[in-house]
Amino acid sequence: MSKLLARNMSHDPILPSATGIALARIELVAPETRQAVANCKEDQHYHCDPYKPYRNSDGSCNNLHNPGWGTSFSCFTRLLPPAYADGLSAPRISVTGSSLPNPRVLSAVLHRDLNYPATYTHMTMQYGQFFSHDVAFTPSSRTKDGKMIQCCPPSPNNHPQCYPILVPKEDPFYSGYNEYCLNFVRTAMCPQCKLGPREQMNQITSYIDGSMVYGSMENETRSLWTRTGPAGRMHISMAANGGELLPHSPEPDSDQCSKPSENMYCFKAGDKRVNQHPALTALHVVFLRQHNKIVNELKAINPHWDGERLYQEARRINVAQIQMVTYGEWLPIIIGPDAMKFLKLYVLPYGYTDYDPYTNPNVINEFAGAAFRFGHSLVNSVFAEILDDGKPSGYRLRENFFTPFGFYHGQLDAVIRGLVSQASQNRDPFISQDMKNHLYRPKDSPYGLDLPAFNIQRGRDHGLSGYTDYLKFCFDEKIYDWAQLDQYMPTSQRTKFQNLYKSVHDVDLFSAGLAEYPLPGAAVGPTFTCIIGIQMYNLKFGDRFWFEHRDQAGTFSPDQLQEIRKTTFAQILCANSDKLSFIQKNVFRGESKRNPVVPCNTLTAPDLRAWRDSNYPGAEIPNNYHP
Ligand code: HEM
Ligand SMILES: [Ca+2]
Repeated sequence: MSKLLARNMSHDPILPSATGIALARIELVAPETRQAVANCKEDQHYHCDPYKPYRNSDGSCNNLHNPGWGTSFSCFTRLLPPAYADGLSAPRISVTGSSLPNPRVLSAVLHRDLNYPATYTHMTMQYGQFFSHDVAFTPSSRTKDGKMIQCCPPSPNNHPQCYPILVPKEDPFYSGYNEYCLNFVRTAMCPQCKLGPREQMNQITSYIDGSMVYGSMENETRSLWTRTGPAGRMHISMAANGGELLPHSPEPDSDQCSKPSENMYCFKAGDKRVNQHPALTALHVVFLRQHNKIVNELKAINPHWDGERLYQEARRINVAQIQMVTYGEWLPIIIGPDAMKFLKLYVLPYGYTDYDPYTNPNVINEFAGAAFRFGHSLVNSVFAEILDDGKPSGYRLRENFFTPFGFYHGQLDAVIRGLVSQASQNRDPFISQDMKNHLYRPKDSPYGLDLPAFNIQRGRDHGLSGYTDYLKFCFDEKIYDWAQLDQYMPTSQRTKFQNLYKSVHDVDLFSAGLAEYPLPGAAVGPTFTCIIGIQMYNLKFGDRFWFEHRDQAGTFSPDQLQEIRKTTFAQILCANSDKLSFIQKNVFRGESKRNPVVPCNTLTAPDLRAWRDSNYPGAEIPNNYHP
């Protein structure tokens, strides 16, 4: 069976039925492992209102039997038990008992910067990162008084949570700058209710609930919108051209982003990573504007609604649209049609889906720690921009970490046009220099950090098993010999692993997953499809507020649901740019005959008259709910 699961050397497509067999195995295994991990919040006491049609900011009470599931600050679950060196906490080592290969060496050999453009656009990369910031944020350990930990230079006196990446003397890049240590701090331990191996924590809600827009904690959410003022709307700041932007960072003097010179402010959003680089910030601006646009429309349709009602209803619609874009347009490109079908992840053309209260929506450690980081190989070093007059422009990523200041001067449209026009890098083992040698490069430095090396070290920090264990988990394939990997990846890749690792069972999941042949019509290969597929299944069927689910407190009326299904990301981008006038219909795919560029005003948006109160009395708001 397994022979059918990966493409062979002649790139024969995998039979769809074989993918089905592999995925059937996923369903057999996943539920028991998913539920095997104790959720440390299970014992906490929650008061849940089963009739409340809106989500709690921290994700609590989504699952009424397990109200802590999916909440911010809960522990990741796992597909496989952790593979710590000491069984409890120490990072994974080789099955031979010696150390694993140095992550910087692996990064230098396996993840070189080679330019292979993909068939999907750079927006596919950017939406992927934006979406990942809705579901996972792993906090690093801090000192007792909340300070960042310094692990370089390495010393026995360093903090116990230090796990620095030591750069070999002969490193072709860093040696030129006399840099021999990258500051890697272990992920904070998740406080658990039961004794057992170390677990990691997710700082944000795992649900696809727009938490990167709205926040993952009640007080944070409250600080981002206004009940009075223009009621129900998100707080904003203003660009020189009058366009709405995100509000200013609340701590400009200490956020390590604002004020490179006086009066230059970084932004605040529901997710703290908002200022990481301009293309990410752009999507935050788009969905902030979308919220406020929905509020304006709802206010015109239901003038009697107060700020709370306007905010909650707009949030519910905005989140439904994010779910629609994610599963309707984006995910099929990533995991391909077979997995989409098999796992019932396609958005239905009409009708409802069913919520499953036994499905745990928590983020899986293997997903956040390895599989979903596939997106790092999609990133270009130069981000294209297209100016208002159609002229191409662009910027180097390495010079633009934490510099969102162009938005005050109307940069938004140029960034969006660039993202939908430029090709992504292919999903392959290769990673751009700007992510590899220049990550987070400060203005006054010629170099930065190495993200693939961090990803590899993070997997070991989290005790993720070696790649071969996931071949067993996903496809029931027991690996005895290096040559067996040739079913999953080119021999040239397998040989590299063989030269670097002492045992085939040592190979790190992140690197091997990036090396796999893609599944037919997918960006990623079988193993990442397995892990991402399970996660996306759990996030859909384990979410009581999923926009298509029937018979729940927050269920949309049939008419409302059909309106949500008209959502396209192209329309959202058009409507929330400054003055974009043309765009291709599916922004994740390049322009083609089948995906033509069309005028923005020909794209349909949900008609919010389906939310007129008098049309559907009580349909979406149970009478017994009084906020
Ligand atoms: C310019 C683009 C990007 C940059 C600069 C970036 C940077 C980073 C950094 C610095 C980390 C933390 C690494 C660690 O210490 O372990 C991270 C984590 C992560 N990244 Fe990216 N990333 C980018 C794009 C993407 C994309 C396109 C995806 C997915 C499609 C993605 C998915 C993830 C995930 C899932 C994590 C783990 C999140 C967590 O649990 O905290 N990233 N990224
Ligand atoms: Ca979330």
